[in-house]
Amino acid sequence: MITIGVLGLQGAIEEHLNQIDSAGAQALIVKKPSQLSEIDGLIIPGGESTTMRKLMDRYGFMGPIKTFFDQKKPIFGTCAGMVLAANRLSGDEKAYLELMDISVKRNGFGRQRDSFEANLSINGMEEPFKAVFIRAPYAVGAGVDVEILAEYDNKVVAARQEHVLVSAFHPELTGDDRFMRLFIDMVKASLKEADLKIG
Ligand SMILES: NC(=O)CC[C@H](N)C(=O)O
Repeated sequence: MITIGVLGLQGAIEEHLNQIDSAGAQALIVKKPSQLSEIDGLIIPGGESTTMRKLMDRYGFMGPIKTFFDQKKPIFGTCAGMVLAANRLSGDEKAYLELMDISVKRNGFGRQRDSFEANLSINGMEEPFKAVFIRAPYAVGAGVDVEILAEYDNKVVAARQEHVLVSAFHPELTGDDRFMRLFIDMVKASLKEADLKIG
């Protein structure tokens, strides 16, 4: 069985664990960098990206997550996780992990739309996806290698680049686990690829 880790420093951890479980994979809360060797894919959850990056620095996650990425192991950033995965942030803020060629605006939907739901059509999914946005970011620009999976109000709110997936919304907060299944499929594909290389 494949194991999906959820970075367990801050934010919406529990809901992801439940969804991993219901989608048929094994879930692990990752609190120490050494645990990255026990997982096949990593979820960086929603929460507060400034707090999360401080905690990631404190526990020494930056280098090990970059290594995980370099090993082509899939990473899924949701909401604050999308902010942390971006190559660029708009404004003066410095980008953090730089895993995807997107520019992200934090809290992009502003105060009036602090939190809302929207039925999104997602590239590759037949039925619309009910997306829960909570002080969500969006991507203001994406490089040519980025596949845009969903837009809302002409803003990019879900995207994929090779083995990295991001969503501005919280896919773990509804019973709809199609994003989790998409991520699990990415993990399965990466394991197959790694096997081919060894074999
Ligand atoms: N729900 C969320 O993850 C909110 C993200 C938060 N606004 C941030 O930029 O850190």
